[in-house]
Amino acid sequence: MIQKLIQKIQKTHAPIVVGLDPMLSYVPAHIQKRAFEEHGETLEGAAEAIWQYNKEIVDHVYDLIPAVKPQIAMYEQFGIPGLMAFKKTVDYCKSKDLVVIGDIKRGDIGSTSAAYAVGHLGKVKVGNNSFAGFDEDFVTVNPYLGTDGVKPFVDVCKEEKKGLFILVKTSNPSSGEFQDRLIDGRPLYELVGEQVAKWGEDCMGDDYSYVGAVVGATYPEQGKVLRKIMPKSFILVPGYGAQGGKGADLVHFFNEDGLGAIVNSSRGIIAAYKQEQYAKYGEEHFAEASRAAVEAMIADIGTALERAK
Ligand SMILES: O=C(O)c1cc(=O)[nH]c(=O)n1[C@@H]1O[C@H](COP(=O)(O)O)[C@@H](O)[C@H]1O
Repeated sequence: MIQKLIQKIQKTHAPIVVGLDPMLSYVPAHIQKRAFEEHGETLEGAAEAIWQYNKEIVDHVYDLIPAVKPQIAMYEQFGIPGLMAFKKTVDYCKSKDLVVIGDIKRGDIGSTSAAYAVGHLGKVKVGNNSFAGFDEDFVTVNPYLGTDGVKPFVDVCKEEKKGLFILVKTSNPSSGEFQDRLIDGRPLYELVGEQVAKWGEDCMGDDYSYVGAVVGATYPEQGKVLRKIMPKSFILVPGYGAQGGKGADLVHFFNEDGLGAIVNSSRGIIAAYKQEQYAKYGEEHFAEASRAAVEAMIADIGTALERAK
């Protein structure tokens, strides 16, 4: 799957991910109205509304981008109907040949991680049958429990040719509280980065490992250091747009081959129509605003990478 991600980045010239993080408050009134008429003001109605919203956005941007990242929390808030909308979104994006990164941020004791890995990346055995659960291509993993919490994900990835992005330095304001703590004089995120590189050593595609890392766009200096610590790991870079990250901050997340990073924007794309610069599209044409925001993001990152050459 890492090879597919790389090929798609090369084909689209767009090292970006659209984050499908729907909130009901972003869904335009006409879509909510239709969903509520059909299902009432219920969890089913909300789930239908976010699914229709996602679908229209995907239909307007899929040809421009290599990958999407649905954030499962946004679906879980609507309970079981929400999870069904998550699964529909995953399947629809795959039918559009997009790489799907399930943002699930799991990680537990070994046996529990194994169940998460099977449910999201692998297949569960039921008698003589086996079934894929959510079936994303990559998932995000929290490494706080150490190697035995991560290894079950790596094992399933090996079997299924899928991949991981492991949290190394997160984009949020409090990320330094633990992640920047010095251990033997070095910040924890560097030690985690070294471990990600090690976990990835026998998980290689052609040039890159399918064990990647997450490093926030909001910490460009740390990104520069981590790029060198994990030369063969793809870095998923969230924090662009709504959290303040800009193209110029991101150049050091990439390797000299122009690869090695994929930048996520969620609210900045899916709720673009709410921003002043895209207001002209109006609520009715929200997905066209998303397309314009994707084009602007590709241009911003492309220009920054050109300038850095
Ligand atoms: O793993 C992630 O994707 C992630 C890690 C991180 O450090 N920061 C971060 O914002 N994210 C996710 O990236 C998305 C960012 O959303 P926006 O701020 O709306 O672009 C959300 O789904 C977050 O959960």
